[in-house]
Amino acid sequence: MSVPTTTAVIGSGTMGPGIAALMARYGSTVRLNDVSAEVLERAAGALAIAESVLDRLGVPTTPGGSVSCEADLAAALDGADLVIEAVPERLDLKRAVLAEIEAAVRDDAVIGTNTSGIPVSELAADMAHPERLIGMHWSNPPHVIPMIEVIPGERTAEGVRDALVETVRAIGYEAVVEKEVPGFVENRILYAILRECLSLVEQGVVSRQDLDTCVKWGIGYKLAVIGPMRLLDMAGLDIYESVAGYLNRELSTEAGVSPLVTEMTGQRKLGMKTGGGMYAYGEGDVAAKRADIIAGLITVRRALSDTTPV
Ligand SMILES: NC(=O)c1ccc[n+]([C@@H]2O[C@H](COP(=O)([O-])OP(=O)(O)OC[C@H]3O[C@@H](n4cnc5c(N)ncnc54)[C@H](O)[C@@H]3O)[C@@H](O)[C@H]2O)c1
Ligand SMILES: Cc1ncc(CO)c(C(=O)O)c1O
Repeated sequence: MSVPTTTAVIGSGTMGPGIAALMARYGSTVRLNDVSAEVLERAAGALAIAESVLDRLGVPTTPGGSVSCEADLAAALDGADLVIEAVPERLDLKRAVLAEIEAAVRDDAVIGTNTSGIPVSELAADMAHPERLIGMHWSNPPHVIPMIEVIPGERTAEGVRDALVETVRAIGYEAVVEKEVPGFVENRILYAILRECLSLVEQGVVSRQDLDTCVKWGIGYKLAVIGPMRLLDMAGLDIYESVAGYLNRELSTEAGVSPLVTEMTGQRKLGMKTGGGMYAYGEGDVAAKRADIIAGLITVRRALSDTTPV
């Protein structure tokens, strides 16, 4: 399977519309499904924004692609070669949705789950055909970040893995194939960073704003150009050995969720989607900040496409 003829995207929240817009751009007939009629009504706006971002990125349009919103799951799945499950990160919900998907989908369809890190074998535990399920972890915003983690579970067929890698490359993205571990690779690393960041802010070592400045320039800027393994070579492994020798024991080993985060979620302060989180957002600030972030990502992606690989 290179670009699927028909793609079903199940879940149209933060991730679904960007995924749908990108697949359509490469010529797939995409059906975007959600249980919420209100969410599906808003999808047109999110799709339009994603399409304009793809224009600005210079992603060419393959004729024949389209996205339609489909409230009926069976209709959304009808004839799909690729199904991308993007419903909330809850094991019970994902298992239930996967059961519905596999009961309705074509025998030879590939079912990709966009779970952020629930092991694929756990999601597939009750499936009649676990060989069709595979982790397909997009990074947010999915139409902008050109890398997808591909994670076969214990029972995923090799042919399914190979077909998905082919699809990822056919949409111009890098495929990173991994063995399954909770959080996969991207989120294990991201959450190690976030745990330390939250701990430093909670201890009052640094303000939220200064922490963001330090990580953006001191870490993010370099890591946008080279990966951590190359960074070690650039720094010197002897330096890493000396620093890690006294520093690693000082780092946060918090096994639970940061109290700063649980306090905010308890107050329904969930970030940009509720208008407040680590920062406060006034009227119009969220849209402006989202636009700034997208503009920055577009600029950096263009610049990085001229650099050598990691
Ligand atoms: N938000 C991110 O940065 C991000 C990045 C990568 C992966 N993910 C993963 O992608 C998945 C979706 O995340 P999101 O941020 O888009 O979530 P979200 O909460 O923004 O959207 C999920 C959507 O799924 C819908 N939904 C719920 N039950 C459904 C069902 N039975 N059938 C169809 N639709 C249903 C909801 O109405 C909602 O619109 C999660 O597994 C998440 O961990 C998220
Ligand atoms: C905080 C956070 N958690 C999960 C993911 C992806 O699964 C992301 C992301 O893609 O940006 C994230 O920021």
